[in-house]
Formats: sequence, structure tokens, C-alpha cells
Amino acid sequence: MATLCVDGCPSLRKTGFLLFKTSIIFVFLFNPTLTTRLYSEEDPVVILTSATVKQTLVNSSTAWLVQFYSSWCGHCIQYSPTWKALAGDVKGALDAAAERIRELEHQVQKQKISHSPQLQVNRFCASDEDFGQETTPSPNRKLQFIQVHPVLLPFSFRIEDWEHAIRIGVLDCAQENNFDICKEFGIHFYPTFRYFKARGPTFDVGKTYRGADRELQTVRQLMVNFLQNHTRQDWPVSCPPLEPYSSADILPLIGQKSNQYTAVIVENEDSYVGREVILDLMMYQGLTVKRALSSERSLTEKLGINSFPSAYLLHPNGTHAILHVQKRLRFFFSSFLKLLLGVHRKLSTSGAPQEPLLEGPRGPGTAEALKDFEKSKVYMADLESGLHYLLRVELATHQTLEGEELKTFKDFVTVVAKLFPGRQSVVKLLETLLEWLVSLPLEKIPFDAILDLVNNRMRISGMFLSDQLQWVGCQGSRVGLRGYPCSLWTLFHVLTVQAASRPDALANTGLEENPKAVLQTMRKYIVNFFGCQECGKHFEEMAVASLPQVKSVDQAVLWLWRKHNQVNGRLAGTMSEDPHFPKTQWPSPDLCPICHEEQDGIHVWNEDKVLMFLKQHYGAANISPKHMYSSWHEPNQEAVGSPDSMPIKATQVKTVAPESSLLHANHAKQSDVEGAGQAGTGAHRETRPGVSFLGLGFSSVDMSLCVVLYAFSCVFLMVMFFFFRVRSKRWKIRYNRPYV
Ligand SMILES: Cc1cc2nc3c(=O)[nH]c(=O)nc-3n(C[C@H](O)[C@H](O)[C@H](O)COP(=O)(O)OP(=O)(O)OC[C@H]3O[C@@H](n4cnc5c(N)ncnc54)[C@H](O)[C@@H]3O)c2cc1C
Repeated sequence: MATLCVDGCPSLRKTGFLLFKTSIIFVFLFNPTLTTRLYSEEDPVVILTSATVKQTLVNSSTAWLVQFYSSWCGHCIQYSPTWKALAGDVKGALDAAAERIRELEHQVQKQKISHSPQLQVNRFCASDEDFGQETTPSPNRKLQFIQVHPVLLPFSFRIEDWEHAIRIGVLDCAQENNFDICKEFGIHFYPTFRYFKARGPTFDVGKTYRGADRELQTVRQLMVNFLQNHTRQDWPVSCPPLEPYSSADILPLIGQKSNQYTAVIVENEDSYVGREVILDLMMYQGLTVKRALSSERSLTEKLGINSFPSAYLLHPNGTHAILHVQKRLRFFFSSFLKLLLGVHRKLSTSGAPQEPLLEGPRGPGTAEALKDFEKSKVYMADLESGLHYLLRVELATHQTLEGEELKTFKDFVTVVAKLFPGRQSVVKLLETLLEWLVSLPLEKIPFDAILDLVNNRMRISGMFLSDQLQWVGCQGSRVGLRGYPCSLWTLFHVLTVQAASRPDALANTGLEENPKAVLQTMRKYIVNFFGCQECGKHFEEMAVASLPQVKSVDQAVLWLWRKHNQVNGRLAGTMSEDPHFPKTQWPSPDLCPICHEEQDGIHVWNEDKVLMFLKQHYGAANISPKHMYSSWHEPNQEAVGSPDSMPIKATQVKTVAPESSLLHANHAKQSDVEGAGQAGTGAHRETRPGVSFLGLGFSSVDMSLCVVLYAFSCVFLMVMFFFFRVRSKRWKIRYNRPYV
């Protein structure tokens, strides 16, 4: 295959450097260390080989777009991030790994340096007539690519969005065992793109795409065109209709009740938005997306639509309205529709529809409605529940802490004690724990001792952490979903934002100079203690790859956001996803419209705006005390008059904690004397009930007792005073009376 390419390179033929050619071919074909694979199992593409390609393509239920490439071809190397981005894009994922793109670009750069003769050869190959014009990106174009191309997920996806209509594959013609199959397909140049129709009964070499424009948006639109070229006989089994509907089809649906939503995208004839949204939503149930053309006057007039594209939503209850999105872009429409209540991704790949999950019951095992909450808020109840679970349950499985574990725990307590923007009682507990750990010269600490402090067995007043799990922003639609891992992410996002907005908070801890202090603490915590070992492994891989590049506290905030999105992308559509809270690239457009942009038809994040948003969202002022347990286990309400302060139905979920820790926890509860003084204090440290004196905290109850005692003693002294005064007067009268 390599010979084919080189023979097909007119420029090289002209130069006549046969010796040079042969040596390059020799070097790249027979030096396995230089022939790197461009795609791995972790990329969102299907890797085909001579053994699998025919059986995959023949009679496939989906259409295919396959790139035949050569792993030694410079242009293929340059192009691989775009191809992966395309595959990620049509799988419904968004920018989860701009950093990963940079990593890959970095790798490409490295290869360029070490294999410059190879790139030279392939530049000639790429300019062959089959590709038309120049295909190697110019330096400017490439720079734009790095900034723009958003979708590159380093893990295999289980999101099956366009996949049930058209799939994306790669076949490496530089692999020796693929030589013959590439010859059979008649591949002469790299990369060659071939389309394969669905349900083709016999072997077919496919249809070559010969256009010069290989930008992501162009290829994605070509995929749509290719799908539409199918006939009724070979139409991909699960692909929804892509043709526009007429007014006559849509108008009768208006006002009708149905068991699902219908979204109608009304657009101009040359627009791809409707078809792309239809494909984005094809694996979702509870909703059908249709498209109609702006030329359908009776429809646009009836719906009152005069700018295109627009979307109109017909609700199951018969009501209907225009769909208001901040920007009329594919991504905004798709993500709005995916987040509709009752719309969720089909988890089963068998095609069997799943039970619709509409409002109401929270699924098997739970009969309660979800607590009311706003997704634009962070809840102190989640943070405190997370801390409780972490300290009393997750860590309590360790009998003793020593060595690396003890160091990790000390760092964790340092970071959290200094940065946690919580209630005074919790902060005091963390600070006391920190003081105690720092003052201890021990190299090994039994965890029971730590638990005693966490549970406040010493009855230090004003120090308390609830032992109740109360998930609000992290509540799941059934037990076992969300909860603790959600609160852990939330806690660390809050801590990175605190570290960025309060630069002096870590002063005198030894961590003040380190912008990665929170992330490194989180990394060590996740590796050493987080119950999900696989999660720890993945997180560690991400940290090894890109944490060293974090140089400031702001970058730390963004790093965690990117990695969290990377995890979201990997887990979307898997069993751990709560159908009521689908894993999407966050923040969604409804939370932060200015965070999202589109360039050349591709979604991009505006990272400056994302940073601003993260600082606001995870800032102390956005942490709501709603549903938080007070010491007396009464749910707190927000300030009177706030729209948040609606009556709520609090659910108490007891932790499956070791007996001793629960015992201790109950003990701590009894010793708590803050009472109502704490209720409603919210997330702000400034609201401090009680007084601190000589390093000891006095709660309001302590203070009231003092005042009462003082008053009692005053009254007692006065009574004594008057008593003795009256007596002394009597004595005087008795002893001074003249004898009769
Ligand atoms: C470090 C870590 C690694 C994990 N790795 C795995 C794993 O490999 N496999 C696995 O099955 N589970 C893993 N989990 C658990 C998984 O990520 C989820 O936490 C869990 O499935 C609960 O999901 P959730 O829907 O509550 O949302 P979560 O992903 O837990 O998110 C919690 C909240 O954070 C906000 N949020 C979402 N995305 C972002 C973002 N990018 N930036 C900032 N805020 C955001 C949202 O408000 C969301 O509700 C991991 C958890 C942690 C803490």
C-alpha cells in the first residue's frame, strides 16, 4: 500500500529520489516503533480490520462512513483529531476534551519533529488529484482547529445518537494484515473516505468522497445527504425520516393530546439544523422531532414563526408553544429537547422501548416525589451530606491511617478546613480536626480517634456535622443513583472556586504557593480512598496526562470542569446514568447561554465565560441552605419571602454506616447545643451565632445560661443585702433601746 501511495505521488516521481523513497518506505514499514496507530479502542470510532470489515459492512443495519488511512501518512496523522471529533460530534457529545485535543496535537507535533521525512512524503501524497486542492491545514487553520474542534473524547462511547443510522469506522492500510483487503477495496491514496449504504446484500467497495473540503461540518452534512440517498428498501433500520413534513401533516397535530412531545423544526431548504437535531434525538424516547420548510406558509402563519430555523413544541397535554432558545443553533435545540422532563435516552440497545419515566414516582423502591430544587443552585445539604458520608462512612472503612494515607487525609482536612464555605459549626469541626491532626506527632492514627472528634465526643460546644444524608441537587430518581459521588464532584468544584477567589485562605499551610493544591488533594483522595476503584484509575489517568499543565488557580477551576465533562461524556447512556438527570456536557445552554458558541457549524465553549460561570455557580453566594438539616433535624428554609421558601417534604435516608460511627454520631447529636441559633444561617461564614473567647466557642445557649445565672446571683445578693440590712436595723433597735 505504501508503494501505491509513493507511486501515485507525481511530485516525488519527478524528483527521482528513488533511494530516498526506498529508505523512507523501509524505515516506516519495518520499524514498528515509528508506525504508530492513530486510533485506539478508546476513540469513538469503530476500528475495522481485514477480519471484520466485510462482515461489518455487508447487510449492516446502519450506513457507514469509513476512512481508509495509513498510520505513516502525515496527512492522516494531521487529520485524525478531526475524524475523532466528527465521530464524537455525531455521537451526541460536545467538547469534553479540548485539552485532549491539545495533547493529541502535541503528539502530532512530536511525530512531526521525529518523523519529518515521513510528513514530507505524505504532503506530496495528499496533494494528489484525488483530493483536489491542498489538504494539509495551514498554520493558521491549524491554530483555529486547536481552538475550535471541540469534540474529542478519549474514551469509547456508549451514547448511541447517530450510530443507529450511520457509523464511523477506520481501517489502517499500513498494517500488514490489511494490505490485501485495502487492495480489494482499491485504495490508492490516504486518507480515502468511502460511504457504504445500509443493508447492502453483497460486498461492495463503497462510494468515494472526492471533495477537497474535509472540514468536520462538511463531512457531517455529507453524512446527512448520504443517508437521504437511501431508498425505502435500504433505509437504515432505526433512522427516523429526514424529509420535511408538509403543513397538512403538522397542522392536525396542533392541540392534540399525545403520549409524547413533538418538536417541529421549521427551517430554510438549505439548512441542516432540522435533520441534525432529528439525528441527535433519534435515540431518545418521549419525543419525536420533525422538520418542515419555511416555504410552508400556512404552517408558519399558524405557528407565528417568521425567522428560521425555529422550533415549535407540542406538549403531550395538547398545549403548544414556540421553543425559546438563546441561540437558534443545532446544539441549543438538541440540548433543550434532551432535557425536557420525560424525555430520556433509551438505555437498551436491543431496540426494545423502555418504560417512560415521567413526573411522579421515583422508580422502584421509592414512592416520594423529588424535592424541589433549582439546578442553577448549589445546595449546602449536598455538601454537608457528602462530608458526613466521606468522614463517617467512606473513611471509616480504614481502621488506621498511616504513611501516604495519613498525609492525604491531613491535606484533605487542611484544604477543606480552610476553604469550605460552610456553617460555622461545620467549619469549627474541620478546624478543630485540623489543629488536632497538626499537633499530633503520631505516624499512625486509629480512625476511631478521628471519628470521636468528628462525632464530638468531647462535647465541645458549637461544633457539629449532621449525620443525615439529605441530597437535594444530588438527589436521584431512585436509591443508588447520584448522591455521594455527585456531592464529591460538587465539593471539589466549590473548593477550586474558593481557592481561586480567596487566594490567602491557604496561608501558612504550606499549600499557599501551589495553584494545584485542591486538585492534588482531590487526586490523592480519589486514588487512596474513593470507594470506586475504577473511577480512581480513570481519574488518575486524566491527572497524569494533563494536571502538570495547570499553572494557575483559574486553570485549576477549568481543569476540573473539563475532566468532569470528560467523565460525563464517557458515562452518558450507561447504567449509572439517572434518566431524570442525563449526563450532558455541562453547563447546558439554559444554564449558561454565553458559554456556548458555534464556529463553522461546530459547537465551541467560550472558556472565559465558562470560568466566570463556574465562579458564580460554585461561589459561596450561590450555595443555598434550603432543605438543610438543623441540629434538631428540622429542614431549614431560606429567607422569608424568598421564592425558594416553599414547604418541603424532607426525606431522611439513614446511612449504612458502621454501628460505632452511628452510635458516635447520635452522641454528637445530643451534645449539640446550637439549636435554633444555627437554623437558617445559610452558607455564609459571617453569620456566626455565639461568641468565641479564649479560643473556646460559646453558643447562644451558653450565653443565655450565663446571663440567667448572673441575674440569679444578682437577685440573690440583693435579697441577702436587704435581709441583713433589715436584721441589722432590728438588732440596733433591740440593743439601743433604753432599759425601762
Ligand atoms: C473523581 C470522580 C471520578 C468518577 N469516575 C467514574 C467512572 O469512571 N465511572 C463511573 O461509573 N462513575 C464515575 N464517577 C461517578 C460519576 O461521575 C457521577 O458522579 C455519578 O454517576 C453521579 O452522577 P450525577 O448525574 O449525579 O452527576 P455528576 O457527574 O456527579 O455531577 C454532579 C453535578 O455537578 C454538576 N456538573 C456536571 N458536570 C460538570 C462539570 N463538567 N463541571 C462542573 N460541574 C458539573 C452538575 O450540576 C451535576 O449535577 C466518578 C466520580 C468522581 C467524583
